Amino acid sequence: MANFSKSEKAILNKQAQILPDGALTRVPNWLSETEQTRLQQAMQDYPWESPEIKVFGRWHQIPRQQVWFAFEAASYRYSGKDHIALAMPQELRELCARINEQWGIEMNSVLLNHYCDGRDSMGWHADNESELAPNQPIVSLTLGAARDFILRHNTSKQRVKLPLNPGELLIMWPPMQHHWQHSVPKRASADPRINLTFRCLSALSESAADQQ
Ligand SMILES: O=C(O)CCC(=O)C(=O)O
Ligand SMILES: [Fe+2]
Repeated sequence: MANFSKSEKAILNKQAQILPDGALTRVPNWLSETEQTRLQQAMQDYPWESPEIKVFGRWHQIPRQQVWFAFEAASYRYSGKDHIALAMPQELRELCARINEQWGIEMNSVLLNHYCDGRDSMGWHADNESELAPNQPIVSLTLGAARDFILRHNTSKQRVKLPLNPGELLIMWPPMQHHWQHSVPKRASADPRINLTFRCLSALSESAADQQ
């Protein structure tokens, strides 16, 4: 029997939206309103910070708050800086386990971004750091207010605008991060939004270790 990859299986199951050089799965209302509220309450106690990052050789404070968790102690280098992961709280471990089970994937860390209002944003980037397992997707979950999430193809410059709503799960299957960038642009006004991106760090992944 053919050995299909995770992204090919999702496509075959018609769960994915096919794009040139990539595929997306969107699940509206993946998380119930009760669960969204419970999670947001727990998140109030997280150690949010707005670290400084290096852009074109200069240090700037990022226009949003972040916190990064992993299953085990880990370091992840992005935006010219090493970030040390904190131990993942129980409620996020449960969420991560649910995602892994549902999609047959191996997420083991999560980066949270808190956009307080329309001035908070995220610039164009791809989640393609060398620490991330290349054969695993990036899984995003939105809480709070909806915000536009824009994708742009690296060479054709094709754009896809996804208004991500609260409770919605978005999976970007490989090799999307190699061919597309994404951003969350500033808006004249927006209510607070929290986004979680689940990732697979190779260093913490058993299957990645098996392959070495
Ligand atoms: O807030 C979002 O929807 C995007 C977050 C993101 O791109 C990231 O954490 O890398
Ligand atoms: Fe990203």
